[in-house]
Amino acid sequence: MGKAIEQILLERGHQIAGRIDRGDGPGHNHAELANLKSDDVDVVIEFSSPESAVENITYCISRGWPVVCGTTGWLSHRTEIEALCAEKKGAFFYASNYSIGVNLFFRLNKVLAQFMRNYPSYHVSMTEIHHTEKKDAPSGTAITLAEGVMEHLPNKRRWVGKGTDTSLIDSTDAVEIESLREGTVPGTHTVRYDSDVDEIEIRHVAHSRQGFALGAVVAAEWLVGREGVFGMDDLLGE
Ligand SMILES: NC(=O)C1=CN([C@@H]2O[C@H](COP(=O)(O)OP(=O)(O)OC[C@H]3O[C@@H](n4cnc5c(N)ncnc54)[C@H](OP(=O)(O)O)[C@@H]3O)[C@@H](O)[C@H]2O)C=CC1
Ligand SMILES: O=C(O)C1=N[C@H](C(=O)O)C[C@H](O)C1
Repeated sequence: MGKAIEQILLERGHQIAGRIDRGDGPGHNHAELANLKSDDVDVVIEFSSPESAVENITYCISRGWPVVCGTTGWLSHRTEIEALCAEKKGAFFYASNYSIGVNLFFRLNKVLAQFMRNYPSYHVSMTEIHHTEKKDAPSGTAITLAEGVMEHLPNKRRWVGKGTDTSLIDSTDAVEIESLREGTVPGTHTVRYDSDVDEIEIRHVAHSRQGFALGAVVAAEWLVGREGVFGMDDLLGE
């Protein structure tokens, strides 16, 4: 994602003040940022790993830099990041998926869930397919889709990963998410409603990572000069 984002930033006439990667050990990557003056940076785009995102976001918000974060798999710390953002009067933007198409798909998913509310004979489940390098499962996008379903189907109260705990998966209050890892797949998400006699499916297929990268850059352009915690609904309009 870093490479795809860098290409789009340059195409849109932005300058890159600095870039970091894993580095040689804990703290090393931030040493590189420490050389930058606070005013050198308008906004930081953070796509790293579930283990490193919280540390990176904390560092940047503490320095007064607005952060656009796309890293998935760290959201158990979301409340503390939002509290830090409020304390520092900073700006933080998070989306599990920055592509416009997926954000339309999120809305379609909610509309479909609203329809299905009155048809309990249909069983909802999801499948996400990604490249074999992906570290987290289920994908952040699949979790957002499950949250959209739970918002509208009152008997669904949690999501579970397929294969993690059979006793949970069999329970009727869970949205089951199957995670498959295949080749270089950029991201395919399917929401399925099965009955004994038929099934209804909606699916989003990313053809490349360009849509994610462009959305993150547009979010970064939008975030500069703002204060607060934001997401794609703020950017795209409700
Ligand atoms: N929200 C969205 O739209 C999207 C989100 N994602 C998410 O973004 C994240 C990154 O994905 P992807 O680019 O494919 O992952 P990669 O593993 O290809 O790249 C991760 C990058 O982060 C660097 N990194 C790892 N640890 C740290 C650290 N401690 N500090 C700074 N940098 C670090 C890696 O450095 P090194 O090369 O040295 O290992 C690498 O450059 C994942 O969580 C993925 O799910 C991905 C696509 C779209
Ligand atoms: O790791 C990826 O590649 C992706 N991660 C995000 C996710 O976890 O949903 C977004 C996209 O699907 C690609």
